[in-house]
Amino acid sequence: MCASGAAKQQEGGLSNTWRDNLSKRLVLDHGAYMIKYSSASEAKPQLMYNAVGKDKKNRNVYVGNKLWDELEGGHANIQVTYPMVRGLLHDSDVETVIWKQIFSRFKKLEERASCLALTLPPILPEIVQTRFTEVAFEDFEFDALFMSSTHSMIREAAVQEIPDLGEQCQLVVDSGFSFTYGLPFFDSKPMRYAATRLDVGGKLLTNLLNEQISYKEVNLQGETHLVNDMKEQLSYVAKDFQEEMDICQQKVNPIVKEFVLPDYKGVKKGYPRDPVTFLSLEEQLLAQKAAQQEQDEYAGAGRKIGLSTDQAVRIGSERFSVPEVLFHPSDIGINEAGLPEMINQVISKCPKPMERPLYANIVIAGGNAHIKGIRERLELDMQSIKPYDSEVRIFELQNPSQAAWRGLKQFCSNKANFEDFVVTRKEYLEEGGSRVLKKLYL
Ligand SMILES: Nc1ncnc2c1ncn2[C@@H]1O[C@H](COP(=O)(O)OP(=O)(O)OP(=O)(O)O)[C@@H](O)[C@H]1O
Repeated sequence: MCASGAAKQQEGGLSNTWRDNLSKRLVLDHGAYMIKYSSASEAKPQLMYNAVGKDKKNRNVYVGNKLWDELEGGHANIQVTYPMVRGLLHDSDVETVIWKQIFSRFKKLEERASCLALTLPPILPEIVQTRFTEVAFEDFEFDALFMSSTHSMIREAAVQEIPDLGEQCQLVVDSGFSFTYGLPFFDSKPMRYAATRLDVGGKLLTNLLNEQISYKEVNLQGETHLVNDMKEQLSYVAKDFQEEMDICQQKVNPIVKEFVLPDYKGVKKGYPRDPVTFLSLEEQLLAQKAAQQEQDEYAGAGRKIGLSTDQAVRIGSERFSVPEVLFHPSDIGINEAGLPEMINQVISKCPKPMERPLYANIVIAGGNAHIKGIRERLELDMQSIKPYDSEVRIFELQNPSQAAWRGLKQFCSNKANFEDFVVTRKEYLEEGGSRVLKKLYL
């Protein structure tokens, strides 16, 4: 049955299997940081933090969004681990617990009548893909499975959402939590031999910011969640790195911001603000010391000299020097090409006639595509390395961290021959995990 037929039947409530009921197709973009999921009939995804945490003192364990809530509430001293590491399923037992939480939301899902549609990183060892197949069919007993790469699904979303995008060739860059991957497409088929990876992702950027802040300002080691929040609210990619550095040398530095730390009572979430005062750090410390000696007058004294009594961290050049690592990974000892050169490498691995269309149809998505200024800087840097007769066009998507989920949902609900890309439970039982991988849409 075609997708529109499925939708009609769903409205009429006539059927109860994934073949003709969209709410029985579970759409799941399996991010290493955040799993985005819903049924194919829903308009927005739910988010599930793909991590578990153990309290270092009482050894309580928190899973997924429960862990997220604990961290948001200021619960420190939690050792956070991620079951997906560098694109590999590092701990499938933990991942299964997280999946159970997701599937329990779909009380009426009845896995035996449902189809699981999943995205995975583009280049995965067969053994990892097979493990996902086992989890889907054996641990959860789904009736059918559709697996695709995040890039293919980002491409699906891009084709729908960007009217100017070329139809035949596209280059999709997904910059997420673990790494940044470039993959070209020709006639909607991924050219996997040209896939190129840069080992810089959001996790590395957060850790780097944490190191720098903890060295210069306040020790926030063990407060990664907070630093991640600071990064997401304050970081940006400089148009001209040296120019930005020069501004930071000025006496009054407009780049400096303060990030007010939550106290989890009045201030529930950290937020940025302009510095309360431009006193030097020494002057501020002296003033604070004096004020602390007179405890009861502390607040008044603080206000008198323009100091806030909130606890805040100053962040200056780190705002742009940390994301700069995406462009110059060698700055921190990663011996890899930066984002513009990586894109160049991808294109150079493709046949010559694809060169011009690929330069003109680059799509950037994933969580790091949220960083302000990234598209503009990429476009600028690519001018100096592109062939003289090529035009560079870089497209951003709305809400780029959910682009793969949107593409997957579209594919599952609108693709006329969706069933052709699906591996059924029957096929799996007859042919085994590794053989059915041939049918997967990567
Ligand atoms: N506004 C923002 N500024 C900077 N970084 C951001 C912003 N929004 C999200 N990120 C970062 O993006 C990363 C998550 O991206 P994404 O959701 O694409 O990852 P994922 O799909 O879960 O993981 P992966 O792609 O590695 O499988 C996190 O490190 C997060 O901090």
